[in-house]
Amino acid sequence: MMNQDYQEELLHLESCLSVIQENIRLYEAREQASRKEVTALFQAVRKGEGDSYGQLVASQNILEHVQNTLRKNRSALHQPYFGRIFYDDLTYEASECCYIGKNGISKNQTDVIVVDWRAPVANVYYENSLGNGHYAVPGSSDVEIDLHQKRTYDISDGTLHGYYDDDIAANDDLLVKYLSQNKDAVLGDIIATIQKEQNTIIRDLPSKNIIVQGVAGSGKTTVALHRISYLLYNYEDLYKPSEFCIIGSSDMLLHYIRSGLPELDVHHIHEMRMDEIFPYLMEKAWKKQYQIVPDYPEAEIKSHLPFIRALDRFLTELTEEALNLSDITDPDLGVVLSLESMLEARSYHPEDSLYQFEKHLNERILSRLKFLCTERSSDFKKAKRQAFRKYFDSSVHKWTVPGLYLAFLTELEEQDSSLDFSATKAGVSKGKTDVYDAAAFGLIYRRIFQKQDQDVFSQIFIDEAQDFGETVYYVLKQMLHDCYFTIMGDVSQNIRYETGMNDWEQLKEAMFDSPKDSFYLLLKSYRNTIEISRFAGQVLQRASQGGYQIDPVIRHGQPVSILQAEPSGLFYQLQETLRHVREKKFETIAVICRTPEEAAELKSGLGIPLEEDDNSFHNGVMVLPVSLTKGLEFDCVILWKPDEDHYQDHPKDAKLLYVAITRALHELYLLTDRPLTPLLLTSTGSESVLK
Ligand SMILES: Nc1ncnc2c1ncn2[C@@H]1O[C@H](COP(=O)(O)OP(=O)(O)OP(=O)(O)O)[C@@H](O)[C@H]1O
Repeated sequence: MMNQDYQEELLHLESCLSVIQENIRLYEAREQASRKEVTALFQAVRKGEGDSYGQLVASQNILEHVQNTLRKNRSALHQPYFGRIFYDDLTYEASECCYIGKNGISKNQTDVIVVDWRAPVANVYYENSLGNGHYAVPGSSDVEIDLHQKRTYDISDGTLHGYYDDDIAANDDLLVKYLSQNKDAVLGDIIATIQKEQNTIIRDLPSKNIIVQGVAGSGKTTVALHRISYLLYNYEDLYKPSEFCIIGSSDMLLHYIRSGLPELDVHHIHEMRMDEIFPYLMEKAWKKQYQIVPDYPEAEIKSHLPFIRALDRFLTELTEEALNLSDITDPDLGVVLSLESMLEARSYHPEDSLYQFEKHLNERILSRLKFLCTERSSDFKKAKRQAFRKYFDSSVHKWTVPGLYLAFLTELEEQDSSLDFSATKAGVSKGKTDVYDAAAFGLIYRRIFQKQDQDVFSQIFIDEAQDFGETVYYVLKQMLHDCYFTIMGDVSQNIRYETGMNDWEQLKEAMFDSPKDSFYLLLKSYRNTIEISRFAGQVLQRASQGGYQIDPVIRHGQPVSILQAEPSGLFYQLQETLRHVREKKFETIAVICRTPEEAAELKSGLGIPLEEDDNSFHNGVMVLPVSLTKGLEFDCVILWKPDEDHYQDHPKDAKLLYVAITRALHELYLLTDRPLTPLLLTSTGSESVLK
């Protein structure tokens, strides 16, 4: 027999669904009307009528808002809420019961029936235990509460399948249920099952820098996107979406990330590859003939902190020499500007570029002249103004960004005979820079030539941060001085071993400038089955000498399958394995090769067009080199030739192999015609399922 509580829940769901249906009807009608209006205004603009352009923009905004509300209500029809909290509000002395969902839903546009997961009170669901506690409200004081009950619902397709009361452990069943599903080629959301340690990062203050070290599959990308959604919702007055930028290492990763944004109600934010951001920030100073190329061999040195710090010192000395500050005097007027006052000005504007500071000093000189010449004739004033107008003018040196960079590299070589930057110098002379040269260009521009402070971005989110050395972060921090950074990565997955980061210490040094800044660890992995996680764990020990151990969510799957074949039969084995896994109706399947050349060869063998899979993530079978799979995940992974030739017994290759293995959500197959790489020899728990 159904108990009363369950019946009440059924009735509540029913009434909630009917409100949503009513909303949908209402907003569909509004959308239609709004569309008509936009079309009419569009015609008016074309005819050049009156103020129609302003009206068109306003109507388009209304239409967008209506469409958004409609989308939220439609999606709520499937699962209007996932949680409920029942508590006494001790601050306002009221008893409250809140249903929490992915989208806030209101009745008659005013009564909130489902609270948006990003609302301050929803934090109680993720964070608080039963009993006394509080929740924070941005810009206001904490609200004290006494939490009586926390309930988690299993609802899909508008049907209640069950609910669990009380603490976080209770929703583990639900978590495993979510994790067991096949993944679409879209980055999913985890709103219903966000874990406490993830929630802390998502809801942390915007006015700080954050670095997150998270093992593979710990939700770094997902958490970053939820943090964006949370900040835009709660700090709407502070930030516009266009002030946010996501930086990723490849177009493929950005495409994957982009796919998850609309569902999280995030629109109009920027996204860029790491090599694109420096040209973007340099604006016109990045000349058309400059071109980013793959890393030169010297990137190993250029990527790390000592190099970029040396460049910064070089630029400081250059600035000091150019300014050559001392009392500025005039035979008729005496001291025009004292050294002391110039040093004082510098202390007020420490971030100014040489250009900005020179401009500032020249303005000071002119205003001092005005004062000193009060009693003098206009010809005298004019002559003095003319004489001092460009007192500080480093443009006479005709410096250029590449020119200064080349001079710096030469100076380094002269100071240390073991350094040889010939490949970089040859390339840079022709305008061809690798990403670290581009960062160095950015710093030179920032310190010497920049005319105005950069304020395009307020928040930057970086995914797969470990793939780049500290140089790029150091420069980003200098170029975007007032911006805050959320940096996500896993040093065990650094696939650019020599240039990327193998620990976080240097980055903390480069990025953290306040005690408020935080370093977080995410050790739980949500992606892989226990079998795949354990298999990856063996490789991880070689990759990072046991650095950050994975703590997998308990979810069992099939053992990892190792399929051995004769060289002549390996391709046939691949086709058979693909046939086998396709029958299992997985949404996403990846064949992961060691190199792009091997991936191209396999694609042509399998009849997949070469250009497919280059930049976009999609359902079905994808054949990819391991470097392109960074940050992605697939229901099933087939690892092509994990033998010693392809993955040698070295931490560098161990990291690549670790990345490849941890891409698999449910099933992992290893296809080889030779003995496996020694990196896998200690692995256990695997077996052959296909013969
Ligand atoms: N709290 C959670 N509830 C449900 N699923 C989760 C949760 N956290 C993460 N996941 C799932 O785990 C998988 C891995 O997440 P994500 O890709 O964000 O991890 P990552 O740390 O960026 O991984 P990697 O470093 O390997 O790229 C995704 O399928 C994500 O939906």
